Amino acid sequence: MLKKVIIAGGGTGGHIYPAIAIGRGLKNRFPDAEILFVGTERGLENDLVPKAGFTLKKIRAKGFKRKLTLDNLITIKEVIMGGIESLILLKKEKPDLVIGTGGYVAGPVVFFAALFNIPTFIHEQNVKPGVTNRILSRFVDKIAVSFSDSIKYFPQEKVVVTGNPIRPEIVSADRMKALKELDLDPEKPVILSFGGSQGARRINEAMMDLIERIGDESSFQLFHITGQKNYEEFIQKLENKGINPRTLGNIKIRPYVYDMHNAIAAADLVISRAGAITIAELTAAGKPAILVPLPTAADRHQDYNANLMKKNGAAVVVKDWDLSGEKLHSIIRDLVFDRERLQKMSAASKSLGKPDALDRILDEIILLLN
Ligand SMILES: CC(=O)N[C@H]1[C@@H](OP(=O)(O)OP(=O)(O)OC[C@H]2O[C@@H](n3ccc(=O)[nH]c3=O)[C@H](O)[C@@H]2O)O[C@H](CO)[C@@H](O)[C@@H]1O
Repeated sequence: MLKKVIIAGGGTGGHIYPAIAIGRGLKNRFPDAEILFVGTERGLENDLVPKAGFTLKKIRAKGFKRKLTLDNLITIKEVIMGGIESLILLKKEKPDLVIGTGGYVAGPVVFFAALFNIPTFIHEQNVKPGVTNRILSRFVDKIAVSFSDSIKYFPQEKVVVTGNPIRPEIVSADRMKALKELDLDPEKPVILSFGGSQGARRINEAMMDLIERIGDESSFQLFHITGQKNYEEFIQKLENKGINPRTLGNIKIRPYVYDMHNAIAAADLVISRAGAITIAELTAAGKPAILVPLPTAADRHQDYNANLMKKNGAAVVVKDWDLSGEKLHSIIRDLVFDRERLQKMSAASKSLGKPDALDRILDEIILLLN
């Protein structure tokens, strides 16, 4: 019955991973359906969508600066071009469902689909909705949100609370298998650190400082992801400090990890930003965390995510300005060998998880189509 679906969303992993999860879920339920993704030339979708086995169509899209700048004139042109490209795409592909997961690129595709009376569905990952979804909410048929606190931002009659969809492997991954695949020692605690889908300069600096402090002698293992763009610089800086990253036994450094389910499954403790999908994954897997919310995230929504974890006993929160290798070292020392406390934090984390979010979203989509 479902022949063709367009899923538009992009920019950062926070919009793309949910799109891929929904795409895979739809493919499982409707094996004959064709699923097309729409993104831009620049976003992380160019890497992630083809890797997930889906076709990516590209259109132009750009966001307006909040201030009056010359750049906004270029944006007007891009928005018009993106609109035309969306129209052409919808006319050509004739989808019977269009889904938006946020990011500027979702704007024109979902808007014109709604105008053409194609069933439309959007998903919001954060408590405070992004600008694209806020505008689209007036035109679409159904809105899935991840937190009940988001309902108030949208037309009530269209909203359902589903949670953030995550890759099913995040829940099903096996710890021992993961340790083996990542070449980690099962006898020593593992600390996974990363800064969201693009890496975080502040977390990298603190990890560099931590590595300098503890050297390779540590009684725990570090698995640090720098972000693709920061990797070379990170390695270079380590070398400048006389540390050879290739000979480190307890410390592994990676630019990006595609099998994040293994990295999360292997971890006893996670250090990260507090992006919505990261939180959804950590809670689905029941992982304790040290969270450093990104202070510049729109409406400070990462503070909200991090505080929710802290309030429930699942995480320790460190302010971005207060982050240092020394600070991390002292929290890690307190936590990582305190099995009882870690277990309590894990249970708290797990209790916040919504591992069935994807199924709920798929059920809502089917209801909409019927
Ligand atoms: C800077 C910025 O705009 N951040 C926003 C962005 O975060 P960002 O794009 O970082 O997204 P999230 O933290 O929500 O999710 C990161 C995703 O990347 C994955 N991952 C990360 C590193 C890696 O090596 N491999 C890998 O697969 C994680 O497993 C996770 O699935 O979107 C989120 C959801 O809209 C928002 O809450 C964040 O505030």
